[in-house]
Amino acid sequence: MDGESRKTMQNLPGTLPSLMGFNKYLTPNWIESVSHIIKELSPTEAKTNVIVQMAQNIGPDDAEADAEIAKIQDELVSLNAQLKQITLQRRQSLNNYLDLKGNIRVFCRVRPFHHEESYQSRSLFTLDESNVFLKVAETKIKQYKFDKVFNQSSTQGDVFAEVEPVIKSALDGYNVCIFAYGQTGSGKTYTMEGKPTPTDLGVIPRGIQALFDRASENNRRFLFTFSMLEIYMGNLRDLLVPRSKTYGFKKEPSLSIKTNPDGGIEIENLVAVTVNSFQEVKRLYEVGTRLRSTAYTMANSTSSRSHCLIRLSLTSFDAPERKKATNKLWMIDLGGSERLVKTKATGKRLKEGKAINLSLSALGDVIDALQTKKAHVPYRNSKLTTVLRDSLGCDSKTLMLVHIRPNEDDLCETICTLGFATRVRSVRLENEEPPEEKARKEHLLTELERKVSDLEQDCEDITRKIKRLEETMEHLKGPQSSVSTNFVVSHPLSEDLKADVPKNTKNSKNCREVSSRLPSFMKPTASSQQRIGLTKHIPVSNRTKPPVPPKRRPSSVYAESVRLPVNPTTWQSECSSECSISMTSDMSWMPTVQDGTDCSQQDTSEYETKQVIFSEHEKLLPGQLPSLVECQLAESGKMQNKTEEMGIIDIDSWIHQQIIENTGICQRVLDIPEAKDEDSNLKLKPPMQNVDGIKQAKAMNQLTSTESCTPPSKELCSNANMKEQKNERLAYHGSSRRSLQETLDKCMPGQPDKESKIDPIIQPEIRVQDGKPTKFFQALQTAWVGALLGLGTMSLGLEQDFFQSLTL
Ligand SMILES: Nc1ncnc2c1ncn2[C@@H]1O[C@H](COP(=O)(O)OP(=O)(O)OP(=O)(O)O)[C@@H](O)[C@H]1O
Repeated sequence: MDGESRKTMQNLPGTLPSLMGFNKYLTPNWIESVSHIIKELSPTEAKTNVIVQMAQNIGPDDAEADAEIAKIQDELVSLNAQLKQITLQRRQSLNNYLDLKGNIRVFCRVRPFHHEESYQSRSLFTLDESNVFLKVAETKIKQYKFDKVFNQSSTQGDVFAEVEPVIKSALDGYNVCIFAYGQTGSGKTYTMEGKPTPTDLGVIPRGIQALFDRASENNRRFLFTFSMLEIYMGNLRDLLVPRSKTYGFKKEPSLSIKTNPDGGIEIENLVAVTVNSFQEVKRLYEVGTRLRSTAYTMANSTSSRSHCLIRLSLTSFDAPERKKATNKLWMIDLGGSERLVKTKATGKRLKEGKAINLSLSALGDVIDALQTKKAHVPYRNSKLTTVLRDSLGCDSKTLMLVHIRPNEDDLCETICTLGFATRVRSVRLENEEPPEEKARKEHLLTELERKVSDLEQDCEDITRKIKRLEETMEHLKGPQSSVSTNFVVSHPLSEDLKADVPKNTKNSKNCREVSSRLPSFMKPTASSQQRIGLTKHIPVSNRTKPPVPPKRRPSSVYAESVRLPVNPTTWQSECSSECSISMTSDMSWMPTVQDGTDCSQQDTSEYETKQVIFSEHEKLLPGQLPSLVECQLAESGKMQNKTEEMGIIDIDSWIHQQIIENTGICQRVLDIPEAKDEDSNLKLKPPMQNVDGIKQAKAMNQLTSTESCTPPSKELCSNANMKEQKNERLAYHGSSRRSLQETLDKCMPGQPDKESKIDPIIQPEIRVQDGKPTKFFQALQTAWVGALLGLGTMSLGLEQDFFQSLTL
């Protein structure tokens, strides 16, 4: 048998369960023959035996199938317990590793010379793995010690390799802060954000990608929410709240910092959008970045005039091994530290520079106090440190990426930057360890690193086993459960095929997929949901997608509809350098012509830290978490409660809100010929031939007229009117999102179109909508029959009725 044929035959085990949907058409002879082939092909594989048994048991004998399911369930329980145990060990080892390395670590990165600099400048540094030697005078060289030094030729990958363990610990429930510190133009944004080319991607995209990848491998259900804010002139400003024309410069909901009884920090009114994939985060990030306050300065043409904070919150109620049920990963691009004398700043630029320097100095004080274990840590001295209070110190992990420019001209700035770095890692510098101690530590670190890696491998193996058993169980239950089974027959996603999927296509694995892999016995059934009152509490990440409108519009219409909210002209027109927004002393919104900062503000005038009393059910400490199965049963409700109480918006609502914000966009979204609508003043008319389009257009008109001036805030989410109309909106924008995703993916070099490649649920839908399911199915059936006929004839000498039954 040639390789190709053998491969087809080897895929039979994977294909057989899919055929269960057709069991009423199968004859006993057919089943026996196929079972025989499978046994012949891979007699050793346990999974194959299960499938063979399944095949042989097709028919009325459900009792055996039930017994098989019960067996798999037992095995799953045991594997889950094993996974939990190993995950705990891995977390402990990783934590020991990070503790040993230091919970506050400082790295240094030296930017390469720019083209225009390289001719006139000479470098004053010599560097090694963990030292910067700076020539401060002809005869004087000063040494600065770091946990790691990245030289001019270090790549983004090199930097991320060192950052990754810290990001991993966010999945273990630890709060994490990653800062980029340095003089203006020293490469902070480059390190954090990078450039769009795959090799130039910075810590933020790589980190988020890694989190989603690992979360999906983890077999745990996570709720991720994304927020983006900046601290400009000492005030907090939500970067996910658009400033649209219809918004009319109204005062946005003010952000205030609150402390919960457990010492956790909450930012009231901050938009938190649930995200399920890297692509979703990317889109939000792009929107937020456009609203950031930047301006031309002598030192950098697009200098950041604020601190930009990205927060990814992770919640998981079914992972008791995590440190906390909810934790945060902060990734912060700090404003450029600069001596105002050097920048020759005046007026507003001077004030901005002062504000940045003040908060940087407060940050230095806090880290210094933590390092030196001072009794009092001055968190309240700046907004930056107040916001990060629960993520700096204690068990949190902090990484400071200090950046320096290579030129001689910047010597003074460089000395200041290195001075800051020295201060934040002062303790360990003072208590220099003896060489033996150092060697012992190095050895321990290597050991721990190896242990973590082994345990990670074990986790992956067990997770894979769990996945396989879950699939088998799904298949055993399959025929009763899903309509799509009929189409899955054409997608035998064998292990071979899965292995061929490149690693980066894991992007599209998301929370939904993770949850769908959970054994269904762990999920509440519809009736049990009703019984325990969970019907209204399906977690955001688990909500059933609204149905795609039955008749799809041309893709260009959809693509445009969702590209518009992030259209540079739309956004930049609100924040352009000619007309920026400033806040008067009473903090009301007033459009005024400013001196070139792309910014606006949204904040309370003075920050205040409030004590919030949380209801009892919210105070879920890790130790008090119920058992795994109980957790999973109750999780839906908790997630929903959490999302509601935290004012979390799901991404569909958020995107919808961005479109609704601008009436003009709505008109273009629908791409509908103009005509007077009876029900509203807006001119929208759906195409006559599309009844669904008419309904949608009406719904959109109503929405537009009622909501066009409403911000996407917490209040908005709880608005009863909104809730009533939500299904209609989501039905419309659910499909828009998909098209946007496709459009964005096409624009993204190196980002494969994952949804269309690996989402077997969507593919059948598309086929049905194309009106060609029968044709498609017939083609596949012919191919399948042909292949088997050929193979059977070649080598297996099968009975005639085997072939007859295949032609059914
Ligand atoms: N390691 C690097 N390799 C290549 N180019 C770099 C590197 N670091 C910085 N750059 C380039 O230097 C320029 C300035 O960098 P960047 O904007 O990241 O500085 P910054 O510190 O964020 O400045 P600011 O504080 O004013 O926002 C950019 O054009 C960036 O692409």
